[in-house]
Amino acid sequence: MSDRWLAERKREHYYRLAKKLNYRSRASFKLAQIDEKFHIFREGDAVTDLGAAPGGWLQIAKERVGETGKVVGVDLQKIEPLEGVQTIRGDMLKPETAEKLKELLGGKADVVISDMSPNISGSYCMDHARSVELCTYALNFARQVLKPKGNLVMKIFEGDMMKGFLNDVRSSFQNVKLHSPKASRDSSSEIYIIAKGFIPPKEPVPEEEQ
Ligand SMILES: C[S@@+](CC[C@H](N)C(=O)[O-])C[C@H]1O[C@@H](n2cnc3c(N)ncnc32)[C@H](O)[C@@H]1O
Repeated sequence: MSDRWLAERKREHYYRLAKKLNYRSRASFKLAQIDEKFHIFREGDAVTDLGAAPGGWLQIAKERVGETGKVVGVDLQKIEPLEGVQTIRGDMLKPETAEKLKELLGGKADVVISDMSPNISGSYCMDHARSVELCTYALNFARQVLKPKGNLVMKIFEGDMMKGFLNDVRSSFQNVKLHSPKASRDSSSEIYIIAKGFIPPKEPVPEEEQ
């Protein structure tokens, strides 16, 4: 059995399962598996999902945070309405989208998740660089909205800028791990950064207290 055949079988398995369980994408299982292992969500949490279309992660997040939680999402693409979830359409690389999303959130977030992917060009280096760019925006957004000790989950395409980027993530979180959930395709270079325990930047000390 070739690796390609096995990867195709796995893809098909999660595709069928998503249909059966009424999830909007196979990606739902990746987030569910990440949460089972790393305990990202708690009931009542406020969650922001970046790159949320068609909505598979939104569904898992909503299930986990329950009635008392809040889930908001954004994507370049339109997201079909989903009960108990609010979404906007926009480009997260544009400051006005980030501002609109903050308004929708209406306070601080317990969890930021980002499954944003660039359009695949086929050039490994180019796709990696664009994925790091999207993750850099997700990290900066998380730094603005997360509560102390909040969590961030991001998809990234592996490559040589990864080490520097991970150091940047580590400077703001107590615990940072890399994880490839079972539902990810074996052949893919995608991996998830699980960053737990946000450390907010220290407030500058007023001059008179120095
Ligand atoms: C793999 S899909 C997300 C799947 C989603 N997590 C789910 O479970 O249904 C990646 C998404 O990232 C979105 N995306 C890419 N760049 C973006 C950007 N700059 N701003 C907002 N969304 C973006 C794409 O439009 C695409 O829908």
